[in-house]
Amino acid sequence: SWGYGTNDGPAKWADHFPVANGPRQSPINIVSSQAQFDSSLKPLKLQYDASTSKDILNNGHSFQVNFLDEKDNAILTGGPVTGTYRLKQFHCHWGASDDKGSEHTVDGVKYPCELHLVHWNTKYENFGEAVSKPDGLAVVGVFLKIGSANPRLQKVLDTFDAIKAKGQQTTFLNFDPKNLLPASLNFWTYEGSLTTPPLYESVTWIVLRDPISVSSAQMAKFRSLLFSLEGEQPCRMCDNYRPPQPLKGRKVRSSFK
Ligand SMILES: NS(=O)(=O)c1ccc2o/c(=N\O)[nH]c2c1
Ligand SMILES: [Zn+2]
Repeated sequence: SWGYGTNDGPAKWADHFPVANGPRQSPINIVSSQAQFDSSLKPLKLQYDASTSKDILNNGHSFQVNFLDEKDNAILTGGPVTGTYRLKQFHCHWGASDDKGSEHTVDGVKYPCELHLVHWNTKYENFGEAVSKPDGLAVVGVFLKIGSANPRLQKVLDTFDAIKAKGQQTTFLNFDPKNLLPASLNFWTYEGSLTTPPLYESVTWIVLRDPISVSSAQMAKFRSLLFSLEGEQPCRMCDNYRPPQPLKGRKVRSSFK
């Protein structure tokens, strides 16, 4: 199946997933001067207090923290969306070195890592139904910038020895994703897609302007994960990001001046 290598990476995804060349693909480069302030955008509301993390998995593309989503425990409302979206999972994308790794870029600037908090529209039955609908998902993107070590993030990194190889999973309870958010919820928003196959054009993107911190040593820990299965030739998990895609006339709105 697909990956991030020379033979199965982003340049080849259109072979099996033709929507890769569609009108609302993600990520994009956000040109801050072109973003239009929209005073009708409501404040973004992320109610994660009763969130219920379940486990953490190495799915061969990233690590993923999964949440119980049978009830409105962790929800996104406001911002650019109408209705209620439930948190399903979060994961990250990162580079082989600290000078790259994010999927979205801002005025051409790449961050070393980008966190995605994935929510699905509760007008649909479940994530599987929502994932392919034009208003099915809302993903909050958070940039990570090299600075002081992030103690909240460290809790996630401390599980990595248990999920080193593809397919490995371990229990991960009582993690509050609110602790991975910056102080300000100022955001850019635009209509886009999943950034991995099947690349469904089903995502309202909400990219936070302000980054959270991560240390260079913590970034090295991300790169200790493997794309490969246990027992296979080990292949370090890094550069698991899709580059920016054509805007194709889309408008990017900002919640701030
Ligand atoms: N990387 S991303 O756009 O946040 C994202 C979010 C949810 C996803 O579900 C997927 N397959 O079922 N791919 C995927 C990518
Ligand atoms: Zn992602």
